[in-house]
Amino acid sequence: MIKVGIVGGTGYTGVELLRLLACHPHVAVDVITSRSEAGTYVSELYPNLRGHYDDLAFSEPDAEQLASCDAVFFATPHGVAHALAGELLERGTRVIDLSADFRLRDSDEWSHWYGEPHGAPELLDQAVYGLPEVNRERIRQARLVAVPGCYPTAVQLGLLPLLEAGLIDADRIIADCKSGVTGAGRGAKVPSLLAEASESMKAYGASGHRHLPEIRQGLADAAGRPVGLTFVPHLTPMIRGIHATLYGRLTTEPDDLQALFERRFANEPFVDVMPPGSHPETRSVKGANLCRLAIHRPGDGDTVVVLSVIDNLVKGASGQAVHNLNLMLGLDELAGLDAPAIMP
Ligand SMILES: NC(=O)C1=CN([C@@H]2O[C@H](COP(=O)(O)OP(=O)(O)OC[C@H]3O[C@@H](n4cnc5c(N)ncnc54)[C@H](OP(=O)(O)O)[C@@H]3O)[C@@H](O)[C@H]2O)C=CC1
Ligand SMILES: CC(=O)N[C@@H](CCC(=O)OP(=O)(O)O)C(=O)O
Repeated sequence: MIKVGIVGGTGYTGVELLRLLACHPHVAVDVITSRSEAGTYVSELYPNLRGHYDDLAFSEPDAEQLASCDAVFFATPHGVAHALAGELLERGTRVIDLSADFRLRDSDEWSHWYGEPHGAPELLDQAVYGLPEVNRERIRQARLVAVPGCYPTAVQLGLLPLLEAGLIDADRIIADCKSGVTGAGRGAKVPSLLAEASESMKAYGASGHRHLPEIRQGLADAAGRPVGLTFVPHLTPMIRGIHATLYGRLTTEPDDLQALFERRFANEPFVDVMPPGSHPETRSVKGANLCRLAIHRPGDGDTVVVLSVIDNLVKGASGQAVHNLNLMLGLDELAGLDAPAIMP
């Protein structure tokens, strides 16, 4: 069995890693950290995992113990992987970071958006952006993977075929996105309270959100030039899910947009291009490592509208992280990830 560690095991992405890895045929979780719950058994905190990890308890993060694992996931706020990844990599442990620490190639841009100096710029050269639909071969060789953010996953998958084919105006792209409250993590925060977040909806970060530079970086790679992007996230009263409505202006008459998307993702196990006219629902991907896409061209005009849905905790975080692990270790890509969504 492959031994893995999880730093930040009490958070929402940490427990989602535990849920997915419980059904992984080749992986055993050996170390799981939490500073606030050190000594607590996993099954005491998360009863859904009773019967799976009965002997596993949270422990304080300890580099020595983590370095004994084949791979370590960081399911922590930004800055934590900066501090620990270098030592683990030096000692031969692969690192899969779910935080934003290694997603931006430019350390100055990272400092600008995260408001502090980049903690490990010397590792950026070896970090691979873990979007398998773009970087599959590089991920197979990687020792350090930066798992994309939730909004960036939904937005990039919906726009890649159009930008790669040069079909839309790359200067005027709009991504109107909605997230469930688990996107904000498990820590207590007033905007996530039931009375604040339910029966209401609001935009936030409209003038600039941390995912903007990450999405721009990926879309620019696809377009082969810088892009102009308006990205507005919204908090919606659901627990899980991202719904991205993406708008592009066609600059040339395309042959068949539906066929373009179907071809682009034909060999991708975790992207589902739905039949023409579909409106994917976030609940249709709940719990599944899947992005469902639908392509529309209202009134046969010059605007293409792509609808993209993911579960922020699965394809937007922990599922994608496990997919990266499978690629890095040469395992079946679907291992641990073939469960369908939960409905209703
Ligand atoms: N929630 C989501 O939908 C998504 C989240 N992400 C990213 O994944 C990461 C984890 O997110 P999420 O699970 O929501 O976060 P949570 O706030 O729910 O959990 C954070 C975890 O990190 C631990 N932690 C916090 N500070 C430190 C520290 N300094 N050193 C070690 N451990 C620490 C916490 O445990 P303790 O304090 O007890 O040690 C806790 O287990 C974040 O970077 C987030 O941005 C990415 C995509 C989607
Ligand atoms: C609803 C909500 O608050 N969502 C979070 C998503 C951020 C996230 O989880 O992503 P990172 O990994 O890039 O930090 C936000 O908008 O900040």
